[in-house]
Parts: sequence; structure tokens; C-alpha cells
Amino acid sequence: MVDVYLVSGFLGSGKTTLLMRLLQQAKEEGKKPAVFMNEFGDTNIDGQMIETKDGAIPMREMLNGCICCTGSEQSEAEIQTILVEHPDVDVLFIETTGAAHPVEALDAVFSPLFADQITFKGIITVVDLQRFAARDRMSPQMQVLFMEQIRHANFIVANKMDTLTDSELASVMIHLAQLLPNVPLVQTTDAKVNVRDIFDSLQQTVEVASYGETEHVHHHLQSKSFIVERPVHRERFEEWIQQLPDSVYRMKGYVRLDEIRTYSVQYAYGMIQWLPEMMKMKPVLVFIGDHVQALDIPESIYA
Ligand SMILES: Nc1nc2c(ncn2[C@@H]2O[C@H](COP(=O)(O)OP(=O)(O)OP(=O)(O)O)[C@@H](O)[C@H]2O)c(=O)[nH]1
Repeated sequence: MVDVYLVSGFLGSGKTTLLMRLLQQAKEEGKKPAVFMNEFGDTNIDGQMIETKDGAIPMREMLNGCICCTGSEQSEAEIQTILVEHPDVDVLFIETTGAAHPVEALDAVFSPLFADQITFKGIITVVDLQRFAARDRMSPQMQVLFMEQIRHANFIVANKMDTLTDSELASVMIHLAQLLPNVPLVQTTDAKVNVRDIFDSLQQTVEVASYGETEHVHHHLQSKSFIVERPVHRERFEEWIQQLPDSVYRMKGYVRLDEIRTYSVQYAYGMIQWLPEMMKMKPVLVFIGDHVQALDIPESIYA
């Protein structure tokens, strides 16, 4: 299994600065890291490798895109390429563009394609403290995005502390800690953090595997996947999906409607989409949301 960490945070907050430290630590611990980066602009970072002082690290990037807006298919393909071309990779860091919504950026990670290849460890959000202190000056939409990135964090790196006075710093740190009382929070300059603390704290991810179900538990967002061995009854399946609580943000996977036809099925924002699937796919459903661990597949959905 490949451990996956998502590095989130607003534009210019220090994500790449932190990424370099994460990579260095992973290498020092003898791990084989890889990076998937998506950039808003079209600046090509030369080649497909990031050079560190210990050598090159495989990297794929998606230019001019945003994991959450361009659709997750392209991201899925890039992640798949990393997994296929570099089977020795054991940790993958995904740096999202600063304009990505963290939940939607996870879409590709929770692809049913990777259900048995990836262990999602959590979201590390880098917060630009100066921007946090002055967030009222951002547009309402940007403020929402900024706060969503913070709200979904499993670990917060409160960066650019050098840009604030001591009293400003104390006040924003108290505010951040109140916002997320149960999330580890460290204050840094140049994202200088003890990376082991991040890895240790995100180690708490629980994995339960039984009867073909896997469950990944995090502080906030969770995913749960089910193997759906038998064909499902389309209408009853849809009825079940439609009555799921709002805290289930997303569902996707592959199911069979009879012994022959396999469909890709997707659910987001109340809409269900079915597409015939030509390839032979493993029948798996992945749910992403705030409290999905209690979900169970009812007998009624089966044909
Ligand atoms: N003053 C100050 N500058 C910092 C700090 N951390 C990073 N920077 C600078 O902030 C700028 C943005 O840092 P990056 O690491 O590229 O930030 P990013 O979040 O990856 O940026 P985008 O990919 O554009 O969203 C760079 O010029 C960094 O050198 C800090 O703690 N204090």
C-alpha cells in the first residue's frame, strides 16, 4: 500500500516549501516518495523529477488545472501512472493548487481504482498566518475557500509567523486553535516543522478490513469502501443513495446491474450518474464524507 498525504493551503502559503521538507524526511527514513503536483498556471517544471540533495524523485504534474475543477479523471490517470511506472514508491505527496477545495481534491485519491493500493493518511494544511489575520479583506468566496481548507485539515502548519508581531501571532494562534481544537497545530517560519511529528500524528489513521469492506478513519473526512459482489437493482440502489445524509459528499465506483453489464456510478450534490463501463472493473463503491464509518449497504439494493 502507498501512503498518501495531501498538502493543501491557500495560494502562496508555503506548500512547496513544506513539500521539500516532507520529501527530505521521507528519504531520510529510507522511503521512496513520489509527488503529484497540480499547478494553476502553465509553467512547466522541467522534467518529471524533483531533484533533492539525495537524488531525483518521481513527479507527475497537471498543468493549467485544478484537481477539483478539471475533473478527477486526469488526476486519477496521473496517479495511476506513478503507481504503475514506479512500483517501488511507498509514499505519495499530493500538492494541490492553492485554489483547490480539499474535499474535491480528494476525489482522485479515493478513486475505486486505488481502493486496494492507497492508504490515505490525511490533509496537511499550510496556513499563511498573515493572510489569516487579514482574511476579512478577501472576497467572500475566497474567505469560504480559505476557511474550508483549514476546516478539513488533519494537521495544520501555521506558517509565516515571521510576518506578524508577537501579539498578533498570539491572537491568531488562539483563534486557529479554537477553530480546530482537536487538530495538531504547529507554528512555523519557512514551514520548518518536525516532519516526524506530522507522520506520527497522521499514523492514527485506522484501517479496518473485514468482509471486503475497508474503512479509513480521520479526524474529519472519512472514506469507506465496499465490495459489491452481487448485481444491484438500479431504482432501489438510487433510492438508498438519495436518502443518505448530507454529510456524505461523494460516492463513486463500479457496480453490475446484472451478470453482464458493469456500470460506473457516481454521486455528488444529489445527482447520480450511470455510465456503461467497457472494461472489466472490480465492483467497488467508495463513499467520502464526514461520518461515513457508520454506513452499511442494505440488502434492499441487490437485484
Ligand atoms: N516571509 C515568509 N515567507 C515564506 C515563508 N514560507 C514560505 N515563504 C515564501 O512564500 C512564497 C510562497 O511559498 P511556496 O512554498 O511556493 O508557497 P505555495 O503555497 O507552494 O505557493 P503556490 O503553489 O503558488 O500556491 C515563497 O517566496 C516562499 O519563499 C515564511 O514562513 N515566511
